[in-house]
Amino acid sequence: MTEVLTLEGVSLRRDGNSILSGIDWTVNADERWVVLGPNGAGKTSLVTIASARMHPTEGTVRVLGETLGEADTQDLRTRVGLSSAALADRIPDDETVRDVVMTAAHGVTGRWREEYDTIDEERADALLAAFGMSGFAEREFWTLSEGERKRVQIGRALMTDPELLLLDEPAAGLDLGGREELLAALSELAGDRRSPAMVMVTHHVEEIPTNFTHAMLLRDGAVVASGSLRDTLTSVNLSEAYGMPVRLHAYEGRWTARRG
Ligand SMILES: Nc1ncnc2c1ncn2[C@@H]1O[C@H](COP(=O)(O)OP(=O)(O)OP(=O)(O)O)[C@@H](O)[C@H]1O
Repeated sequence: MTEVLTLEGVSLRRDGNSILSGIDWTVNADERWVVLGPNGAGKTSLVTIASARMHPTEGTVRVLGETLGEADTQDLRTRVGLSSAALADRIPDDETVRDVVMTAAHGVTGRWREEYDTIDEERADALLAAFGMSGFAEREFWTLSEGERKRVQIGRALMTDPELLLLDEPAAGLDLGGREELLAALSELAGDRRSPAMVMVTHHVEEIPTNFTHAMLLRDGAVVASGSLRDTLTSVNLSEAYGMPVRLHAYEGRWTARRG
């Protein structure tokens, strides 16, 4: 099995506060992980470290075989696809949808003087088509609905054909139809053997796409449970992570949860 991400004894502190502590985690190439936990549990911090955009205070992080602190992170970042609210906030309002996807090739969020080939345009258009956004290539990004933006952001994250895809709350803010459409696209992506390893942060078990294989539950910056989805996503573990009794139900490869 090929390890794409390894964290050993990773801790993160900011302003004297412990944000992550003692995280050990391995993600292999054929795995699709969901990371769950309450607000402030450290999910975004974990994904930011995994994307080589932040270094831990302690511990070792290996991303795609490169050790953070030793490798050229600029090069590494193009090999890791990231979709996050923080990244979306940096996209200029008047950027066209095609350019939002295509500029990922140079790791920038606004088109300027970089050179792009026809092949870049074709790839961006193919990714837009894969996420049902073909008719939107010339539109300005700011004119899109929240659901349309989310799909463009995932297309952008896939532009460099990454070996690791990190999605931080991809379904946040979507209505029922938008969420279900996005989950269908992510389920298909997760089920395709050619797809990169995937890590998706979410607040809701309802947002776990089918074909996801593993889960990590975080609470207060520490791992409550981690491993195969079947063993990890349980009422007992969710109750511990959220600090209240939680009852989990599975139905046709999807989940729902409520207070137990
Ligand atoms: N740069 C920073 N300086 C100080 N504290 C920080 C910093 N970044 C994050 N934190 C704190 O670390 C904790 C974890 O934040 P993080 O965003 O990783 O959690 P999260 O699980 O993604 O939360 P949410 O579900 O609310 O998005 C929070 O309490 C946050 O306030």
